[in-house]
This record gives sequence, structure tokens and C-alpha cells, in this order.
Amino acid sequence: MMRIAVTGSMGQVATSLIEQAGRAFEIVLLGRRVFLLEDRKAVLSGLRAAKPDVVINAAAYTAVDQAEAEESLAVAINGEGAGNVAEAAATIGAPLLHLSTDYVFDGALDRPYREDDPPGPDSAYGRSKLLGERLVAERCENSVILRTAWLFSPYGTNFVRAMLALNETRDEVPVVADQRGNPTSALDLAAGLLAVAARAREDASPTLRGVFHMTNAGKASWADLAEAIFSEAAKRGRRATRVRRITTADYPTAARRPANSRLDCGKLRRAYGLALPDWRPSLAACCARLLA
Ligand SMILES: NC(=O)C1=CN([C@@H]2O[C@H](COP(=O)(O)OP(=O)(O)OC[C@H]3O[C@@H](n4cnc5c(N)ncnc54)[C@H](OP(=O)(O)O)[C@@H]3O)[C@@H](O)[C@H]2O)C=CC1
Ligand SMILES: Cc1cn([C@H]2C[C@H](O)[C@@H](COP(=O)(O)OP(=O)(O)O[C@H]3O[C@@H](C)C(=O)[C@@H](O)[C@H]3O)O2)c(=O)[nH]c1=O
Repeated sequence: MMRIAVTGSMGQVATSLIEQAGRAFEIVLLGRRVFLLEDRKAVLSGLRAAKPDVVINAAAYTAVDQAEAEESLAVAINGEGAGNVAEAAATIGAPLLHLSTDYVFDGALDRPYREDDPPGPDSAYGRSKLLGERLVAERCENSVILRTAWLFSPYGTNFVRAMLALNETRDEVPVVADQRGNPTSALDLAAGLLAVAARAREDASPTLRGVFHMTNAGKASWADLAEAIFSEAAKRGRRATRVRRITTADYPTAARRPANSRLDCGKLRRAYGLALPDWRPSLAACCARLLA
């Protein structure tokens, strides 16, 4: 059975990988208790001891607003830390799947971003993730960098869980309507990552390496997503919370987020024959679980 070492034991993606792997893949979780990404030697000895066929780096500093005040920590984990994982994966000879984000783009384009569009992050989190992409590409040729976006799942911290918590007490919630992206189920993403891992292990062709976008199909603004979440809640007899559609200027945050961060996933479909489904049924399934 294929053995996959996953960094980030309690994270949304790591937990979703465990759920989707079932009995088909053996997942070895390497959480913070095993090593910190910043600790180069510990990363190498931890990955060496795990003896994986493939490594998935799902660990990261993901607190977007907090990163503005802690950029050096975000860079140490998402930049240098990702580089440490890449160096270790190259040393042990395992292909690496590394996760990155739509926030590497500034959001000025008015179409979905392609892999070769120039990045230009406006946030500390985005800059730290872009450095991670560069170090992974430099230090591990045998790597696949997968940019995803707007993750939701029954696990961890995410926008869907935040909205369902607000639904318990609020009749109306203001939500920004002028940032557009691709809401993505971490469970759908995990299924896609396992398919990429299996293929990447068998086939080292250059067309299967490099940067790829992987999100659910379909776009939304945060306000659209909130409306869909509250509609799922109302269907199940919960409060009918309304969304007040506001602008980014009406909702000041420490970090600047892209106005458009939709990702074009055509390259993944052409190279790997993979496309994730529309976000709406996956959102409904996630809400059904959280509201059960
Ligand atoms: N969430 C989102 O909306 C998006 C996420 N991504 C990317 O996807 C990946 C996974 O994200 P997600 O699962 O949501 O993240 P989470 O925040 O849910 O989990 C991240 C995990 O990283 C681990 N971690 C944090 N700091 C360190 C450290 N210093 N050393 C080792 N491990 C550490 C933690 O592991 P432990 O459990 O052991 O404490 C934590 O559970 C990340 O690369 C992220 O940038 C990309 C786009 C969107
Ligand atoms: C909670 C809340 C947020 N918002 C806005 C703030 C922000 O512009 C937007 C999203 O807010 P959040 O802070 O929940 O999401 P954010 O942390 O920006 O999510 C990002 O996380 C990182 C890890 C990624 O890589 C990105 O792809 C993306 O998923 O919604 C509202 O308008 N109303 C609200 O009640």
C-alpha cells in the first residue's frame, strides 16, 4: 500500500486526507509534536524515519490577519519551513506535493488566474506562501505545487464553521461582496491530492511537475458563500440569517485580500485528467454534517 507522510496533523487538509484515504492509502501524520517546519534537522530526520513513498506538506501558518503582525514567523514556517520539507523530500528521494494559495495573487486581473500569471501578494501570508513556492521549486525538482483556495470542511477553522456559529445568534451578518474566489471543499481537495500523489509516484514526467491550480468548480463572493451557508441552515430549520452585502472598505481587516482570486484549473485537467466538482453540492454535504 502506498505510504504518504503528511505534515500538519490536526489541520483541515491533513484531517481530510485521513478521511479520504480510508484503507486505500497509509497516511503517516507528522504534526507539530514530531517536528516544527522551521527545524531543518528535525524535518529531515522525521521524514527519513517515516519512510514515505510520497510527502504532502499540508502544514502552514494560516492566520491571514495575524500574519501582518508576525510576518517573520509566517515566513519561517511557510517560506523557510516549506523549503526544509522540500530539501528533506529531495534527500530521501520522495516526490513532494506542496500546498499554496490564491492569495499569492494581487487580484487585479478580471479573469481566473493561470499558473504562469505573475504573482504579487498584498499580504504577509501571501508573501510567505510565495517564498515557500519558490524554495520548494528550487530545492525539490520532484515536486508538485498545488494552489488551492477558500477551504471549508467539517474540520478546523474555516468560513463555513464561522458562519454557522453566527447563525446561532444573528438575524443579519454583514459580509463582503466584492472579493471573488473559488470556495473549495477540503475533502474534495484531499481526494484530488491522493489522485495526484498516486500518479506522481508512478510517473515522473516533467508535465506532471511544477505549479497547478486545484479548486472546486464555480465561483462566489464571500457574501454569496455566506448566503448559500445560511440557506442550508434554514433548510434544516435553523434561523434564517440574512446577509448584508458590504464592500471591503466597510469591513476593515489587517491583511489586504485579493478582489479576484479565482483560479483557472485547466492545467490540472489537461495534465492529470482531474477536475474537482462544483462547490455547491460539497458545501451542502459539509453543512449537513455540521448541522446534523
Ligand atoms: N485554509 C484555507 O482556506 C487554505 C489553505 N491553503 C493552504 O493549504 C494548506 C493546509 O491548510 P489548512 O489545512 O487549512 O491549515 P490549518 O491551519 O487547518 O492547519 C495547518 C497545520 O499546520 C501545522 N503547523 C502550523 N505551524 C506549524 C509549524 N511551525 N511546524 C509544523 N507544523 C505546523 C499545524 O499542525 P498541528 O495540527 O500538528 O498543530 C496545523 O494543524 C496550507 O499550506 C495552506 O496555506 C491554501 C488555500 C486556502
Ligand atoms: C467572518 C467574516 C468575514 N468577512 C470577510 C473578511 C474577509 O474579507 C473574508 C474572508 O474572511 P476569513 O478571514 O474568514 O477568510 P481568510 O482567512 O481570508 O481565508 C483565506 O485563508 C487562507 C488560509 C487562504 O489561503 C485563502 O484561500 C482564504 O481561504 O470575509 C466578512 O465580510 N464578514 C464576516 O462576518
